[in-house]
Amino acid sequence: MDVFQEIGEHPSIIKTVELHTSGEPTRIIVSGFPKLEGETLLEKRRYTSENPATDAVRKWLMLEPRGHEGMYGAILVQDTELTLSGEADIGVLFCHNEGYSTMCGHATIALGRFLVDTHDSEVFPRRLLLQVQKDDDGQTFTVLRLHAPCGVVTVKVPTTLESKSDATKPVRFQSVTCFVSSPKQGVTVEVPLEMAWPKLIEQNKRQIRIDISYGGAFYALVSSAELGFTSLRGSNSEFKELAEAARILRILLNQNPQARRSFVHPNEPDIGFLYGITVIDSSILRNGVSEQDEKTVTWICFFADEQIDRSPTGSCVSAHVPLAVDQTQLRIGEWCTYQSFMSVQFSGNAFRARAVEQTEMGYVVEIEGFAHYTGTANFVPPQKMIDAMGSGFALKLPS
Ligand SMILES: O=C(O)[C@H]1NCC[C@@H]1O
Repeated sequence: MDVFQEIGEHPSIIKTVELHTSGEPTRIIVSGFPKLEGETLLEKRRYTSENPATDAVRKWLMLEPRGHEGMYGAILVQDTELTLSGEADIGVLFCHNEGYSTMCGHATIALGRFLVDTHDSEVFPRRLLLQVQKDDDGQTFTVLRLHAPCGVVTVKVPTTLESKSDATKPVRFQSVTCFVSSPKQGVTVEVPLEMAWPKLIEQNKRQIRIDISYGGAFYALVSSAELGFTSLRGSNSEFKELAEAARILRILLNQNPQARRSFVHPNEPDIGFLYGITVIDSSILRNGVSEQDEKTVTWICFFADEQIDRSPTGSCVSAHVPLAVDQTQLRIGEWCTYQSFMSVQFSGNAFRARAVEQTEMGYVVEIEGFAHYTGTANFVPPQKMIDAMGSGFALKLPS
């Protein structure tokens, strides 16, 4: 078709492959993203976030009309300092509605599938070096070392005899060392009356206890009960109130000196910021009876600029497992199931995770989940002087 051909031959075309992991999209940008200056992956991340010309490309790929309020991206970086030294196979920069994150579990699961499936040497020059292996159960898999901004993430992708990813089996990854960064008693945040949400005022509550933990990015973890909500499954207005509570908490945490100390990364200043606020459902419904269950966790994660993760948030899972082990809710080697407020409504979309080892710095955590293809796309940039909205906009409903 002529229009397909014309768009396909545009000199500034961006080609993407699209997947979802438990409902959360990953737009994998395989070609056409502008060249990123910088020696290291973190320098490239800084360059693109500070450079209006490259950041404009993120905006038009993530926001409307090409994206939406929940869009998530993964920009492939073929050469990084760790691919050149032989410590990684390929690099990636993660992006969202506000900027660039340091780790993303759901996108890692999606990338695992795509990077095994592609044999295009321009997209993945070191693909040829990956080998199909067999584990003790005779299961065939491919191991891939992904250089993410937080470090090297090892991804194990079940692979068919035709060298394709096996969609029927979960992709598993081990992230960088994960650890609890707040003190044992957590961080207490005081909510001033003028910022308190209705549920807090009704309960005459002003102080909220929060844990902060690192899973390649820093997360604040708080229970719904602590915020005044019995569960995450409330009415629409309760849901809006919960999102507002998370927005307010982010402001307060960023102002709180004790919390700020918990967002400091031991080696890398660029990683030291609060990425997400995750509200853990204080109750789960089983056989119609509400009860506590330490081995299944259901939550909602608000990250970046009030973006809501549809998936159970792999990097937050990596952050939560050390907390659960430290608080003796989970033993090393024991699996825990993680559901998001969305994944819990559809079977086969939970993540599973366990701590495999305790190290001097924290824990090695293993996470698994499923990703599925939704399509491919060719995107063209907005036409200068003609298409102002095409540069990207966010539609937010008034509260
Ligand atoms: O799975 C994750 O880790 C993520 N999903 C969107 C927000 C986080 O980066």
